[in-house]
Amino acid sequence: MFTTTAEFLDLLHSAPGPHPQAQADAADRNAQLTKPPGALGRLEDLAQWYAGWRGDARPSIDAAQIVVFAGNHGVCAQGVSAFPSEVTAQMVLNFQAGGAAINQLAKAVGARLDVHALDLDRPTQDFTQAPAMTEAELVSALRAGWDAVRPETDLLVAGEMGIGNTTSAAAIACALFGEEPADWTGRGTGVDDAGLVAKTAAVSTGVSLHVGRSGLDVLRCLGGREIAAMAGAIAAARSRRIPVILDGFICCAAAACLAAEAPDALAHCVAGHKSAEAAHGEVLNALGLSPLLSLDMRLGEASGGAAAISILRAAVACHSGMATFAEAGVATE
Ligand SMILES: O=C(O)c1ccc[n+]([C@@H]2O[C@H](COP(=O)([O-])O)[C@@H](O)[C@H]2O)c1
Ligand SMILES: Cc1cc2nc[nH]c2cc1C
Repeated sequence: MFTTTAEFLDLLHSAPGPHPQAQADAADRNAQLTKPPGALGRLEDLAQWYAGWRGDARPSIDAAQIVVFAGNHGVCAQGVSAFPSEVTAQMVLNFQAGGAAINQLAKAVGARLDVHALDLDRPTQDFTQAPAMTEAELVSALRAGWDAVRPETDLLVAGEMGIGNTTSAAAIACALFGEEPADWTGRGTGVDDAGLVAKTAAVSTGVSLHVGRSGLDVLRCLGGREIAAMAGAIAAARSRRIPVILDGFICCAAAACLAAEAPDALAHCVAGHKSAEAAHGEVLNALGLSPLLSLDMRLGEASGGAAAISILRAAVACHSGMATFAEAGVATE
C-alpha cells in the first residue's frame, strides 16, 4: 500500500509482467485449435493476452468486476457542460437503484458492479484558477481506486461519472500529448457552441497554468477524484496481474497519466471501445491502443468497457473450450 505519490510510483515501476510460461503454453494451444491459423483474428491475441496475465494457459473469466467512480469538478463554474453538477450525485443514486445503462450492461455481460462516490459535496478546485487537487487529495483518490479492486477479480473495467470531466480529460490529454486545446475539446454530454468556446478556453487556461508537469502532477492539477481513482484501480490491477478493459475518453486520460510515468504501465490493458468524443481516438493512438468496439457510444460510466467484456468472453471461450486437431480427428493439411 502507499501513503504518498512517491510510494505509488514505486509500486507502478515495480509492477509484475505477464507469466511467460502461461503465455507460451497459450500460444502453443492456440496453434492446435480446430481453425485455420489466425482465423479468429484479434480474438486469438486477446485470449493469449488474457491467459498470460492470469498465469493460466486455459483460463476462464469467473469474477469480472466493473467499478464506477464519481467525482465533481470545480471547472464546471466555467460553463463547460450541458448538464449541472447535481447530475453526478443523481446518477449515483440511479446506479444504486439499478436504473442506469451500466446496471443493464453489467448484468448482460455477467459482471459485478461497484459504485464509489468520492466527496461529491466537495468539488475539486477550478483548474483554471488553481491545481484541481492537493497532493493529499490525489493520494486519497488514488487509494480509493486501488482499494476498490477486489482480490478475487479476474477482469476489471474502470469507469466514471462526473459532470465536467471531459474538460479535465481534454486538459490532461493536451498537457501530456501537446497539440492545440481545440484538438482535444469536444462536446461531451452535448454542450452548445457557446459552451464549447468556454470549454476550449478553460482547457487552454488550465494547460498554460499547469504546464510542464509529470503524469501524476498533470492528474493532480487538471484531473479529478474519479479520474485519479480510475488510475489507482488500473495500477492496483497491474500489481495483481488482473487484466483491464479501458472505457472511454476520461478513463483513457486517466490511463495516459500512468503511461506518462511508466511507459509499460498499461501492458495489462486493452481498449474496450472508441468513444464518439473525437479526441478519444487520438488518445488511443497516442497510447498505441486499438479499440475492440466502435459503436459511437459516449456515455462513460464504464459502458463501452462493459460491452467489450462480451468480446473478451467470446475470445476466452473459444481458446479454452475448442477442441484441438488431434482431439477432434481433423486433418491439419
Ligand atoms: O466515455 C466517454 O468517452 C464520454 C464522452 C462524453 C461524455 N461522457 C460522460 O459525460 C460526463 C461528462 O461530460 P461533460 O460534458 O459534463 O464534460 C461524464 O459523466 C462522462 O461519463 C463520457
Ligand atoms: C444523464 C447522464 C448520465 C451519465 N452517465 C455518465 N455520464 C452521464 C452524464 C449524464 C448527463
